[in-house]
Amino acid sequence: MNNSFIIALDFPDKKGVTQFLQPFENEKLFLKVGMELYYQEGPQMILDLKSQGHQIFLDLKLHDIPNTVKSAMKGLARLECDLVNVHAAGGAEMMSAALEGLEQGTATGKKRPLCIGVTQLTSTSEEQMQAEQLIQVPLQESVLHYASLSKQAGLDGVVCSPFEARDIREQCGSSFLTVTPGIRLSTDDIQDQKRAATPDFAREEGVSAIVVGRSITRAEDSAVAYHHIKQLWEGVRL
Ligand SMILES: O=C(O)c1cc(=O)[nH]c(=O)n1[C@@H]1O[C@H](COP(=O)(O)O)[C@@H](O)[C@H]1O
Repeated sequence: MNNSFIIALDFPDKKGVTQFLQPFENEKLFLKVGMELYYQEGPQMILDLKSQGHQIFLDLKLHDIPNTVKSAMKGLARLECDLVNVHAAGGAEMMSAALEGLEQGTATGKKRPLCIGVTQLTSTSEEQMQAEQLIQVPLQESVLHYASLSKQAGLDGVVCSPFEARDIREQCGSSFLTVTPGIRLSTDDIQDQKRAATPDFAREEGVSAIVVGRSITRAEDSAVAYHHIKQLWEGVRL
């Protein structure tokens, strides 16, 4: 899972995904299916992508009472994704329940999907967090707190921005995953993201994986954009 490059397939339907994947015909990718696509196409979309040999991050950000999250995860485990997530704000009990559900739903001899906790969304700024969530500590501290809570609950890592990844690794250990969305080229518009960073900065901060959506999916030539960002992520001299 370390050094992964995850593409966010934020498309409204399977047709958009098929068109997007055409130039990548011979490549095995790590693809993220989120709410937009999953709510339209359902589990079959995951099975189709898996049958093409891709790795899957199913990003549904579960956040509900422990019993509901446990049952939902039990069902999702049957899809045999590589990675799933929950909101750490749901609490340690909910996160442990998510893991229990995943373990119960994983078929004998198969690997349980890795499970990570969303700390503070990368679209959240410190000002917004303090004003709207009434969390009065600095954002970095809130993210570190959620990372510790996720680790205590047994999760495999967190979703955070590259700005927090180094401190999280120091606090939670180098095997604890830091998966970082909000990745933009320095020339890109950051849109709704607040804690956006470049792929090179993410690499320097030692994050486990980057998640890139619009900088690839909305690029004039998605394959060119993907390979350019991948080179920056891998530290290839351009
Ligand atoms: O869990 C996520 O994947 C996620 C967490 C987070 O804090 N921020 C965040 O942007 N994401 C997801 O990462 C992707 C980022 O997409 P772009 O901003 O288009 O690169 C989207 O699919 C988001 O749903």
